[in-house]
Amino acid sequence: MNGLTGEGAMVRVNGLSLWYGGGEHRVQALDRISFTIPRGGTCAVIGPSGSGKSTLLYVFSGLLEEYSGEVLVDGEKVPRGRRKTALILQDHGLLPWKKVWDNAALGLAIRRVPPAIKRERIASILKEMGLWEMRNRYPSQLSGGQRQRIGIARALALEPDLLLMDEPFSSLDALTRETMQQLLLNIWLKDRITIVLVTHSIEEAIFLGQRIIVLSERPGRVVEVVDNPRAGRMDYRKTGEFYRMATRVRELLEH
Ligand SMILES: Nc1ncnc2c1ncn2[C@@H]1O[C@H](COP(=O)(O)OP(=O)(O)OP(=O)(O)O)[C@@H](O)[C@H]1O
Repeated sequence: MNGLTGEGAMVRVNGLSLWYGGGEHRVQALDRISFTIPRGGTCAVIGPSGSGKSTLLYVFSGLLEEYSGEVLVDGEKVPRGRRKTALILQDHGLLPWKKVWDNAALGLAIRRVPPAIKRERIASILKEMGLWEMRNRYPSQLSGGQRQRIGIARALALEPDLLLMDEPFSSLDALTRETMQQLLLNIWLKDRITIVLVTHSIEEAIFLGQRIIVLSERPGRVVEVVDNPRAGRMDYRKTGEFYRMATRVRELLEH
Protein backbone atom coordinates (compact mmCIF):
# COMPACT_ATOMS: atom_id res chain seq x y z
CA MET A 1 0.00 0.00 0.00
CA ASN A 2 1.35 3.40 -0.92
CA GLY A 3 -0.82 6.28 0.25
CA LEU A 4 1.31 8.92 -1.40
CA THR A 5 1.10 7.77 -4.99
CA GLY A 6 -2.39 6.40 -4.56
CA GLU A 7 -1.46 2.86 -5.52
CA GLY A 8 -3.81 0.58 -3.60
CA ALA A 9 -5.70 3.64 -2.40
CA MET A 10 -9.39 3.41 -1.59
CA VAL A 11 -9.95 6.99 -2.72
CA ARG A 12 -7.75 8.81 -5.18
CA VAL A 13 -8.43 12.45 -6.04
CA ASN A 14 -6.41 14.14 -8.73
CA GLY A 15 -6.94 17.78 -9.73
CA LEU A 16 -10.62 17.85 -8.70
CA SER A 17 -12.39 21.16 -9.40
CA LEU A 18 -16.13 21.67 -9.05
CA TRP A 19 -18.54 24.50 -9.75
CA TYR A 20 -22.14 24.88 -8.65
CA GLY A 21 -24.75 26.59 -10.82
CA GLY A 22 -24.25 28.23 -14.17
CA GLY A 23 -23.86 31.64 -15.83
CA GLU A 24 -23.58 34.53 -13.41
CA HIS A 25 -24.56 32.22 -10.54
CA ARG A 26 -21.59 29.95 -11.10
CA VAL A 27 -19.78 29.33 -7.82
CA GLN A 28 -16.50 27.48 -7.60
CA ALA A 29 -16.56 25.14 -4.61
CA LEU A 30 -13.37 23.09 -5.13
CA ASP A 31 -10.12 24.07 -6.79
CA ARG A 32 -7.67 21.42 -8.03
CA ILE A 33 -7.90 19.12 -5.01
CA SER A 34 -5.49 16.18 -4.91
CA PHE A 35 -4.97 13.57 -2.20
CA THR A 36 -5.34 9.87 -1.57
CA ILE A 37 -6.84 7.78 1.21
CA PRO A 38 -5.26 4.38 1.79
CA ARG A 39 -7.57 1.36 1.90
CA GLY A 40 -8.61 0.62 5.47
CA GLY A 41 -7.40 4.02 6.68
CA THR A 42 -9.20 6.94 8.25
CA CYS A 43 -9.23 10.46 6.87
CA ALA A 44 -10.56 13.68 8.37
CA VAL A 45 -11.44 16.67 6.20
CA ILE A 46 -11.33 19.99 8.02
CA GLY A 47 -11.66 23.57 6.80
CA PRO A 48 -13.64 26.76 7.21
CA SER A 49 -17.37 26.91 6.58
CA GLY A 50 -18.05 26.81 2.85
CA SER A 51 -14.67 25.30 1.95
CA GLY A 52 -16.29 22.39 0.13
CA LYS A 53 -16.05 19.61 2.72
CA SER A 54 -19.57 18.28 2.16
CA THR A 55 -19.12 18.73 -1.58
CA LEU A 56 -16.14 16.37 -1.47
CA LEU A 57 -18.25 13.69 0.23
CA TYR A 58 -21.02 14.13 -2.35
CA VAL A 59 -18.47 13.53 -5.11
CA PHE A 60 -17.09 10.42 -3.37
CA SER A 61 -20.59 9.03 -2.91
CA GLY A 62 -21.51 9.60 -6.56
CA LEU A 63 -24.20 12.20 -5.79
CA LEU A 64 -22.34 14.91 -7.70
CA GLU A 65 -21.06 13.84 -11.09
CA GLU A 66 -20.23 17.14 -12.79
CA TYR A 67 -16.62 18.03 -12.05
CA SER A 68 -13.23 18.23 -13.67
CA GLY A 69 -10.25 16.12 -12.66
CA GLU A 70 -10.13 12.51 -11.65
CA VAL A 71 -11.78 10.78 -8.70
CA LEU A 72 -11.31 7.05 -8.26
CA VAL A 73 -13.00 4.95 -5.59
CA ASP A 74 -11.57 1.47 -5.25
CA GLY A 75 -9.72 2.02 -8.53
CA GLU A 76 -12.79 3.01 -10.56
CA LYS A 77 -14.30 6.32 -11.64
CA VAL A 78 -16.93 6.84 -8.91
CA PRO A 79 -19.70 4.44 -9.85
CA ARG A 80 -23.21 5.78 -9.19
CA GLY A 81 -24.93 3.97 -6.33
CA ARG A 82 -21.83 1.97 -5.40
CA ARG A 83 -23.15 -0.71 -3.05
CA LYS A 84 -20.21 -0.69 -0.69
CA THR A 85 -20.20 3.07 -0.07
CA ALA A 86 -22.30 4.38 2.84
CA LEU A 87 -22.96 8.08 3.49
CA ILE A 88 -24.10 9.42 6.85
CA LEU A 89 -25.46 12.96 6.69
CA GLN A 90 -25.60 15.58 9.45
CA ASP A 91 -29.26 15.05 10.34
CA HIS A 92 -28.85 11.23 10.33
CA GLY A 93 -31.71 11.01 7.77
CA LEU A 94 -34.04 9.28 10.22
CA LEU A 95 -37.73 8.91 9.45
CA PRO A 96 -39.65 10.09 12.56
CA TRP A 97 -42.66 7.86 11.87
CA LYS A 98 -40.60 4.68 11.76
CA LYS A 99 -39.32 2.77 14.77
CA VAL A 100 -35.62 2.29 15.54
CA TRP A 101 -35.63 -1.16 13.94
CA ASP A 102 -37.18 0.02 10.68
CA ASN A 103 -34.95 3.09 10.51
CA ALA A 104 -31.87 0.91 10.89
CA ALA A 105 -33.20 -1.51 8.25
CA LEU A 106 -34.09 1.19 5.74
CA GLY A 107 -30.96 0.87 3.61
CA LEU A 108 -31.35 -2.90 3.38
CA ALA A 109 -35.06 -2.56 2.56
CA ILE A 110 -34.24 -0.19 -0.31
CA ARG A 111 -31.73 -2.73 -1.61
CA ARG A 112 -34.35 -5.50 -1.33
CA VAL A 113 -32.20 -7.71 0.88
CA PRO A 114 -34.13 -10.92 1.73
CA PRO A 115 -36.07 -10.61 5.05
CA ALA A 116 -34.22 -13.41 6.87
CA ILE A 117 -30.79 -11.89 6.16
CA LYS A 118 -32.13 -8.44 7.02
CA ARG A 119 -33.51 -9.62 10.38
CA GLU A 120 -30.27 -11.30 11.35
CA ARG A 121 -28.03 -8.42 10.31
CA ILE A 122 -30.14 -5.71 11.95
CA ALA A 123 -30.46 -7.67 15.20
CA SER A 124 -26.71 -8.14 15.40
CA ILE A 125 -25.94 -4.48 14.64
CA LEU A 126 -28.55 -3.08 17.03
CA LYS A 127 -27.05 -5.24 19.79
CA GLU A 128 -23.53 -4.09 18.92
CA MET A 129 -24.63 -0.43 19.00
CA GLY A 130 -26.50 -0.80 22.30
CA LEU A 131 -29.84 -0.09 20.62
CA TRP A 132 -31.50 -3.49 20.92
CA GLU A 133 -33.62 -2.57 23.96
CA MET A 134 -34.87 0.49 22.10
CA ARG A 135 -35.75 -1.22 18.84
CA ASN A 136 -39.50 -0.52 19.20
CA ARG A 137 -39.15 3.15 20.06
CA TYR A 138 -39.47 6.11 17.71
CA PRO A 139 -36.51 8.45 17.10
CA SER A 140 -38.21 11.24 19.09
CA GLN A 141 -38.07 8.98 22.17
CA LEU A 142 -34.27 8.77 22.02
CA SER A 143 -31.34 11.02 22.93
CA GLY A 144 -29.18 12.71 20.28
CA GLY A 145 -26.40 10.15 20.74
CA GLN A 146 -28.83 7.25 20.38
CA ARG A 147 -30.32 8.78 17.24
CA GLN A 148 -26.84 9.15 15.81
CA ARG A 149 -26.20 5.49 16.55
CA ILE A 150 -29.24 4.51 14.47
CA GLY A 151 -27.75 6.42 11.54
CA ILE A 152 -24.47 4.57 11.97
CA ALA A 153 -26.28 1.22 12.41
CA ARG A 154 -28.17 1.80 9.17
CA ALA A 155 -24.94 2.55 7.33
CA LEU A 156 -23.08 -0.45 8.79
CA ALA A 157 -25.94 -2.79 7.91
CA LEU A 158 -24.96 -2.24 4.29
CA GLU A 159 -21.56 -3.77 5.11
CA PRO A 160 -19.69 -0.90 3.46
CA ASP A 161 -15.99 -0.78 2.75
CA LEU A 162 -16.14 3.02 2.50
CA LEU A 163 -17.95 5.03 5.17
CA LEU A 164 -18.48 8.75 4.48
CA MET A 165 -19.58 10.86 7.44
CA ASP A 166 -20.59 14.52 7.32
CA GLU A 167 -20.08 16.10 10.75
CA PRO A 168 -21.77 13.13 12.39
CA PHE A 169 -21.23 14.23 15.96
CA SER A 170 -21.56 18.01 15.71
CA SER A 171 -24.92 18.24 17.48
CA LEU A 172 -23.88 16.14 20.47
CA ASP A 173 -22.69 17.32 23.86
CA ALA A 174 -18.97 16.88 24.58
CA LEU A 175 -19.25 13.65 26.58
CA THR A 176 -21.63 11.90 24.19
CA ARG A 177 -19.40 13.04 21.37
CA GLU A 178 -16.37 11.36 22.93
CA THR A 179 -18.38 8.17 23.48
CA MET A 180 -19.44 8.20 19.83
CA GLN A 181 -15.88 8.82 18.65
CA GLN A 182 -14.80 5.83 20.71
CA LEU A 183 -17.59 3.71 19.24
CA LEU A 184 -16.55 4.67 15.73
CA LEU A 185 -12.97 3.79 16.57
CA ASN A 186 -14.03 0.37 17.83
CA ILE A 187 -15.93 -0.28 14.61
CA TRP A 188 -12.91 0.76 12.60
CA LEU A 189 -10.52 -1.40 14.64
CA LYS A 190 -12.82 -4.39 14.15
CA ASP A 191 -13.77 -4.02 10.48
CA ARG A 192 -11.05 -1.76 9.01
CA ILE A 193 -13.55 0.09 6.88
CA THR A 194 -12.08 3.10 5.10
CA ILE A 195 -13.58 6.12 6.87
CA VAL A 196 -13.80 9.71 5.62
CA LEU A 197 -15.04 12.12 8.24
CA VAL A 198 -15.89 15.79 7.69
CA THR A 199 -15.53 17.80 10.86
CA HIS A 200 -15.17 21.34 12.23
CA SER A 201 -13.37 20.03 15.29
CA ILE A 202 -9.56 20.03 15.30
CA GLU A 203 -9.58 17.63 18.23
CA GLU A 204 -11.91 15.18 16.45
CA ALA A 205 -9.87 15.35 13.24
CA ILE A 206 -6.69 14.48 15.14
CA PHE A 207 -8.21 11.73 17.27
CA LEU A 208 -9.79 9.96 14.29
CA GLY A 209 -7.97 10.95 11.09
CA GLN A 210 -4.78 9.11 10.17
CA ARG A 211 -4.66 11.54 7.30
CA ILE A 212 -6.00 15.07 7.79
CA ILE A 213 -6.93 17.14 4.74
CA VAL A 214 -6.86 20.84 5.61
CA LEU A 215 -8.88 22.93 3.16
CA SER A 216 -8.71 26.68 2.50
CA GLU A 217 -11.65 29.05 2.31
CA ARG A 218 -13.83 28.79 -0.80
CA PRO A 219 -12.94 27.73 -3.37
CA GLY A 220 -11.54 24.87 -1.33
CA ARG A 221 -7.88 24.13 -2.02
CA VAL A 222 -5.68 21.70 -0.13
CA VAL A 223 -3.62 23.76 2.33
CA GLU A 224 -1.87 20.62 3.52
CA VAL A 225 -2.27 16.87 3.84
CA VAL A 226 -1.14 16.06 7.37
CA ASP A 227 -0.14 12.49 8.15
CA ASN A 228 -1.19 11.60 11.67
CA PRO A 229 -0.28 7.93 12.12
CA ARG A 230 -1.16 7.79 15.82
CA ALA A 231 -4.84 8.50 15.16
CA GLY A 232 -7.00 5.59 16.22
CA ARG A 233 -5.05 4.86 19.39
CA MET A 234 -7.24 5.04 22.44
CA ASP A 235 -4.66 6.88 24.58
CA TYR A 236 -3.65 9.41 21.91
CA ARG A 237 -5.68 12.29 23.44
CA LYS A 238 -3.54 12.29 26.55
CA THR A 239 -0.19 12.61 24.79
CA GLY A 240 2.02 15.61 24.05
CA GLU A 241 2.08 14.59 20.40
CA PHE A 242 -1.70 15.13 20.27
CA TYR A 243 -1.31 18.73 21.47
CA ARG A 244 1.54 19.41 19.07
CA MET A 245 -0.59 18.10 16.22
CA ALA A 246 -3.53 20.28 17.34
CA THR A 247 -1.32 23.38 17.30
CA ARG A 248 -0.07 22.50 13.83
CA VAL A 249 -3.56 21.99 12.38
CA ARG A 250 -4.81 25.20 14.06
CA GLU A 251 -1.95 27.14 12.46
CA LEU A 252 -2.74 25.65 9.06
CA LEU A 253 -6.39 26.68 9.43
CA GLU A 254 -5.39 30.24 10.34
CA HIS A 255 -3.10 30.33 7.31
N1 LIG B 1 -26.34 23.79 -4.61
C1 LIG B 1 -25.48 24.80 -4.50
N2 LIG B 1 -25.52 25.87 -5.32
C2 LIG B 1 -24.64 26.87 -5.24
N3 LIG B 1 -23.63 26.91 -4.34
C3 LIG B 1 -23.53 25.88 -3.49
C4 LIG B 1 -24.44 24.77 -3.52
N4 LIG B 1 -24.09 23.91 -2.55
C5 LIG B 1 -23.01 24.44 -1.94
N5 LIG B 1 -22.68 25.62 -2.51
C6 LIG B 1 -21.54 26.48 -2.13
O1 LIG B 1 -20.35 25.74 -2.33
C7 LIG B 1 -19.44 25.95 -1.25
C8 LIG B 1 -19.06 24.64 -0.60
O2 LIG B 1 -20.19 24.11 0.10
P1 LIG B 1 -20.07 22.89 1.12
O3 LIG B 1 -21.40 22.66 1.70
O4 LIG B 1 -19.39 21.77 0.44
O5 LIG B 1 -19.07 23.50 2.21
P2 LIG B 1 -18.70 22.95 3.66
O6 LIG B 1 -17.22 23.12 3.80
O7 LIG B 1 -19.25 21.58 3.84
O8 LIG B 1 -19.47 23.99 4.58
P3 LIG B 1 -19.97 23.87 6.11
O9 LIG B 1 -18.75 23.65 6.93
O10 LIG B 1 -20.57 25.22 6.38
O11 LIG B 1 -20.96 22.75 6.18
C9 LIG B 1 -20.13 26.92 -0.29
O12 LIG B 1 -19.61 28.21 -0.49
C10 LIG B 1 -21.59 26.84 -0.66
O13 LIG B 1 -22.24 28.06 -0.45
